[in-house]
Amino acid sequence: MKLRIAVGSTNPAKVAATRAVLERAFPQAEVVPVEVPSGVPAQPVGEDETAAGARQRARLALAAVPGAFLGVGLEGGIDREGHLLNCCAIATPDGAVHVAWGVRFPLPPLVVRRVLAGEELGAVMDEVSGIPKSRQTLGAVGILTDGLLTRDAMWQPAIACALAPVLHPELYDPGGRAARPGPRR
Ligand SMILES: O=P(O)(O)OP(=O)(O)OP(=O)(O)OC[C@H]1O[C@@H](n2cnc3c(O)ncnc32)[C@H](O)[C@@H]1O
Ligand SMILES: [Mg+2]
Repeated sequence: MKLRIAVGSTNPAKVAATRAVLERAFPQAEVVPVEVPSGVPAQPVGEDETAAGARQRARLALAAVPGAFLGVGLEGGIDREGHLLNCCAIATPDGAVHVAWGVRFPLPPLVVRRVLAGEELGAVMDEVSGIPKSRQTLGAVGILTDGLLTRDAMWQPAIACALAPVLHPELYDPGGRAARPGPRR
């Protein structure tokens, strides 16, 4: 069986970003999308809620896909100052969860007002842009940058950086498993 990497979303922008990075890092692996509950509101507010959603998606995705050796969780949020937040978590079978953040930039004030009053960012962006299901393609970032940075491309650096401790356990976890004698993992 092919090596498998689970990603806790079926959103095409998130799945494409995960494939672009992790199928490059592990050419022998395939990315398997799976819907899992984030455990946080559909529109997370603040760093803690956004990171909690990413972490839970990563852990549940890993558990849901038999034989997966990585679980990826991607969660978008907004902070109280009206910045878009993007958090990536990568879970490994030994129980570790590694987190890295993606771009954080100001959303337009009229969008912020509506989202902090309870609307979902995706729905507000669809309305202001006239593009249906924009969160699956351009995303807010793609709409606001006129496509200079799309949601798929935006996720890729966060995924690559969350992978660093997996690629370099000898640096991130020098007293851990990698430092013990015996065959390499
Ligand atoms: O199917 P899932 O994985 O849940 O994908 P999603 O598009 O809902 O993405 P998130 O749950 O991670 O994002 C939380 C909320 O923020 C919205 N959101 C986050 N980033 C966005 C972006 O770049 N463009 C549009 N909406 C975005 C999204 O629509 C959700 O309402
Ligand atoms: Mg969502």
